[in-house]
Amino acid sequence: MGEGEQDRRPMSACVMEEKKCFIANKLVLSVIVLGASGDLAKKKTFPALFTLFRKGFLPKNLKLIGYARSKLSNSDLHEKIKGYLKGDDKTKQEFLDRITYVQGQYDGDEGFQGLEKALQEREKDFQGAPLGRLFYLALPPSVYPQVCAGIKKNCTHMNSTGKGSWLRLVIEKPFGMDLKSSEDLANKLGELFPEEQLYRIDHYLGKELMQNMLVLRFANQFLSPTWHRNFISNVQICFKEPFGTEGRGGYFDEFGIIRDVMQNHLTQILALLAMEQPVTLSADDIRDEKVRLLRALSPVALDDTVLGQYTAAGDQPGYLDDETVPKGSKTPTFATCVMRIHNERWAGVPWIMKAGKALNERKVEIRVQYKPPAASIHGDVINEMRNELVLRLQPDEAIYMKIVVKKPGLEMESIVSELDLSYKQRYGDTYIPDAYERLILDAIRGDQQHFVRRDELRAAWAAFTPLLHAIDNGEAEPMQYPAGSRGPPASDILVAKAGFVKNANYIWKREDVPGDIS
Ligand SMILES: NC(=O)C1=CN([C@@H]2O[C@H](COP(=O)(O)OP(=O)(O)OC[C@H]3O[C@@H](n4cnc5c(N)ncnc54)[C@H](OP(=O)(O)O)[C@@H]3O)[C@@H](O)[C@H]2O)C=CC1
Ligand SMILES: O=C1O[C@H](COP(=O)(O)O)[C@@H](O)[C@H](O)[C@H]1O
Repeated sequence: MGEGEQDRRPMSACVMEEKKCFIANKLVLSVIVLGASGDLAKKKTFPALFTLFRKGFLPKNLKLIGYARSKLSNSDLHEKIKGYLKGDDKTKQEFLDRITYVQGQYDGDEGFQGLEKALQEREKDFQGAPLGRLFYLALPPSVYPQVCAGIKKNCTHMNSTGKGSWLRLVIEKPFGMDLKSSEDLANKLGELFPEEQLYRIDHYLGKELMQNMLVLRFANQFLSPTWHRNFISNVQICFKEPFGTEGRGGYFDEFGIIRDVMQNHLTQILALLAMEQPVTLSADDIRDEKVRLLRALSPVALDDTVLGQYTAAGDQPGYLDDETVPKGSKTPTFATCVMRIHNERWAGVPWIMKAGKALNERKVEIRVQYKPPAASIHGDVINEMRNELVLRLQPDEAIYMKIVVKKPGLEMESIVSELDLSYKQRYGDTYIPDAYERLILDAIRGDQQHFVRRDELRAAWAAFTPLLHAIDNGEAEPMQYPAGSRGPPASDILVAKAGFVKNANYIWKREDVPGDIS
């Protein structure tokens, strides 16, 4: 089935038209959530769909089908989901009324035939209308091949394929454990569906500041010329969570922090930050540039890596105290990796990734640290007063640039201050969509810009696989760090060795500046 014409207008255009892009069109949309009884479906997929429904972004003609192995009635499924929906009771009920449940296995044909029957029943009154079938796989990737085969064989017979009809599949990470397993999975899925029908979610691409990246980078003339090794000393991409595995240790232990967030989320951030300007904003032009950049990444070296695992501290249990974690596990819950990009723009600039669980705070930020002036007339102290562009993805989105200014007052003293764009302060109550809302809407619109293409995935795995294999083979052991700390001190040493200079004197919003000189 070919891809039809899609509404590709940006969300802002929809907002201007009172968000009615999809209400106005004739799309008959069915969203099939496979794994409907699971955690992801109830916590993320259905709530995101509900918000889109409540805000008027989904077509009037919408039906949702939950599919899973558990024996559930429609109302059992509604009860599972209900508590996670945010909105008034009437709208919640209207949404739930559109959800039916189909029980079936993930292998064999029978379940998928039942699903197809439900879809045919739903679509039969809309002969000639554009039909959309969005299959959302909220499932472990181990069953993707069999589920995709079941869908391909049994659920692609859309009878009334009006102009603009489509069928798409949204799939969730992890996409493999290393380069080979990821390629195996991609081959299996690629035999069933072409790339245009596969939407690989990396939910970080749906976050507001990630969506802002191409605008920030390529629409600001002051930034573009300095975005280069001549001016930038180092870049840090940092992910911190204040909680540990909390019973999810069984899952986490198989993967570790590098596979969990670095190879995917942080690498996507790196690609958008470091890539060249795409020829256009089309999904493939953007992804072509990301791939070019990712292919220029040198494989991460063990020497450029610090690993950690958290231990009990205060009332926080250690990683090994989680009963779902295998005894004596060496899986890293923290990692700092210095990455190198082998291209003309970035040669010699360390790209530092740092990620950890059970740390001192919740924070995801990018810190672009500039070089000091080449010939300072303000003394050596300027070396420590680096310009830094900080993009804070969460919590509380912010973009700020640290600049050196004269301290207000009679003395001639240099201090670091900031040009500050705090989203809350600047944009007030403007609604910032959840990443899943944005990405599901994109999938319905047929916009693959913020989904991971197969060759991106391959290049990202190629950069991490040698390191991951070395860790799996026991060539590096994690250092212990107390839960609630900033991670192993060796990480700061590695980061400093890579060239990051921490400005010890920067104080955010110091009360005594400007001072009272009366
Ligand atoms: N718009 C806004 O909301 C703004 C807020 N601020 C706030 O001001 C505060 C200071 O700002 P900022 O300079 O950006 O951030 P920090 O001073 O918190 O951190 C600067 C960098 O230094 C690292 N670091 C922190 N402690 C050490 C240490 N002991 N040794 C080595 N490295 C260290 C941090 O890494 P790590 O994260 O791993 O600790 C981070 O990469 C922050 O809380 C920030 O949120 C500032 C400007 C604008
Ligand atoms: O993919 C994952 O991301 C979450 C963090 O996502 P966020 O949107 O809350 O920042 C992380 O907790 C989880 O371990 C990982 O699998």
